[in-house]
Amino acid sequence: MTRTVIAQGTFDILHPGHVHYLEEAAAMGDELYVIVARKANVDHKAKPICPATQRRDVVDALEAVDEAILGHEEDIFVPIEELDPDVIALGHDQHHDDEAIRSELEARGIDCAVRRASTGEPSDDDQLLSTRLIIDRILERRG
Ligand SMILES: Cc1cc2nc3c(=O)[nH]c(=O)nc-3n(C[C@H](O)[C@H](O)[C@H](O)COP(=O)(O)O)c2cc1C
Ligand SMILES: Nc1ncnc2c1ncn2[C@@H]1O[C@H](COP(=O)(O)OP(=O)(O)OP(=O)(O)O)[C@@H](O)[C@H]1O
Repeated sequence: MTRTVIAQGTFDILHPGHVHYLEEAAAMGDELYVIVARKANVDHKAKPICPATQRRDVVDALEAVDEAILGHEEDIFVPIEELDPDVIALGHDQHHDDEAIRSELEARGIDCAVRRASTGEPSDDDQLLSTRLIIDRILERRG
């Protein structure tokens, strides 16, 4: 049986931390689907610069990813219900509470494991493994 994994995030300006996360998520099963967050749902940090379709298309082009899809605008559990995954891989710093997600899955009758991916560390001092750090560096050097 094919084991389906879901990863999710904003993916505004891609960097090796994203690749680390998505490769680790892909290794948790056989097929990796990635839900790309809508701007309206990115409310815990600055809104993304790039449009959602662009963010989806670039994530979709990554080798580890079978398919990237746009997230739902209002209810983040709708794509989960449709994809019916075996595993949800949360990113190392995602603000979502693991237990809150587990109980919502249970309430909706979705039988799915919730796992937390590890942190991708820079391979040298110059690497910027965060979209915010890349934007800060651009503003510092070109602003
Ligand atoms: C299980 C799960 C499902 C999600 N589904 C959606 C979705 O359908 N639509 C959406 O806009 N965002 C979705 N998200 C993304 C959250 O909105 C998201 O964590 C946040 O906006 C992006 O922040 P981050 O890149 O810092 O994780 C989902 C997140 C989780 C954990
Ligand atoms: N260095 C990293 N190591 C492992 N996972 C990462 C790393 N950076 C981002 N991710 C994961 O990638 C997913 C999408 O991340 P997101 O688009 O929020 O990027 P970000 O670089 O963390 O953004 P920002 O710096 O603006 O908060 C999240 O699940 C996040 O945990």
